[in-house]
Amino acid sequence: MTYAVELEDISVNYGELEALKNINLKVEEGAFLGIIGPNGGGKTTLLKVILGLIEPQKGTVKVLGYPLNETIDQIGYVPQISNFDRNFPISVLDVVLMARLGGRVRFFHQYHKEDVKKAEAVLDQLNLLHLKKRQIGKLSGGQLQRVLIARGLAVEPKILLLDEPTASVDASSTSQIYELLKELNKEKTIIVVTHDMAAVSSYFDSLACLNEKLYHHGDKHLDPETTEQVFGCPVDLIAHGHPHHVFAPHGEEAKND
Ligand SMILES: Nc1ncnc2c1ncn2[C@@H]1O[C@H](COP(=O)(O)OP(=O)(O)OP(=O)(O)O)[C@@H](O)[C@H]1O
Repeated sequence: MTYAVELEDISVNYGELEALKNINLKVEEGAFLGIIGPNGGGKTTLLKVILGLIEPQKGTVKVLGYPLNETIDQIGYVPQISNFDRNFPISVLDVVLMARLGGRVRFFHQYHKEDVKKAEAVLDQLNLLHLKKRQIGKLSGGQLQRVLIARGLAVEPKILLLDEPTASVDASSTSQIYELLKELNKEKTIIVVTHDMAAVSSYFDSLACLNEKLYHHGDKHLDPETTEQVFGCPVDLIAHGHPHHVFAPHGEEAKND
């Protein structure tokens, strides 16, 4: 069988810190996989390994059965939005078009008509074409997230990786985004880092639990023992979101709802 992504014995260190340890993971083509784990558990690092942005100290990565350097263009990436300058003067269309440069960012680059056509087609597919001239800082959180998904799709990938795509959007945008991913999953393998356990149980077909090591890969319904191993806290806590963001460390009173 050819796997969309095949990680064999991957370890990643940042100096003294061991971020990933002996990870073996085979993701079937067509999967809709959620990756969960506590903050700092190595989820983003894992995505970056799959993308070739981080070279692991140990192990091999195959994408669609080939070494990563031969198939990297088959992967679309939707990064986590954390801080960005909302005044940066760039339009929605330009954000999507930049993906077509394949990492060769050049200022004052003239895009081919083909690139513009493709970027507009993807925006249209996601009902965003009417926003193409809008400066990205003037989008709502949900619109911005969908523009980033359009950007990931502009390279026409077979595999789409998303890092917490619903972290900064409201409930209605969250379901809109997951409905969109479900639709895209008819043709693509989708791998999502998320803290959203409700979405995992409604939309995903499999789950991976990561906390430096891979504790689980398979059924999306986790048993309490595995949850406790991965998060160090019971399952009902993580069902509400980030365990150690939302809840106080164990033994203390919860500070937030
Ligand atoms: N470039 C880096 N240099 C040094 N340490 C790093 C670097 N990137 C990540 N780390 C550390 O590696 C560990 C794993 O980080 P990573 O971002 O992969 O976790 P994560 O599971 O995605 O976390 P979160 O849920 O908070 O986004 C963390 O302890 C983090 O501080």
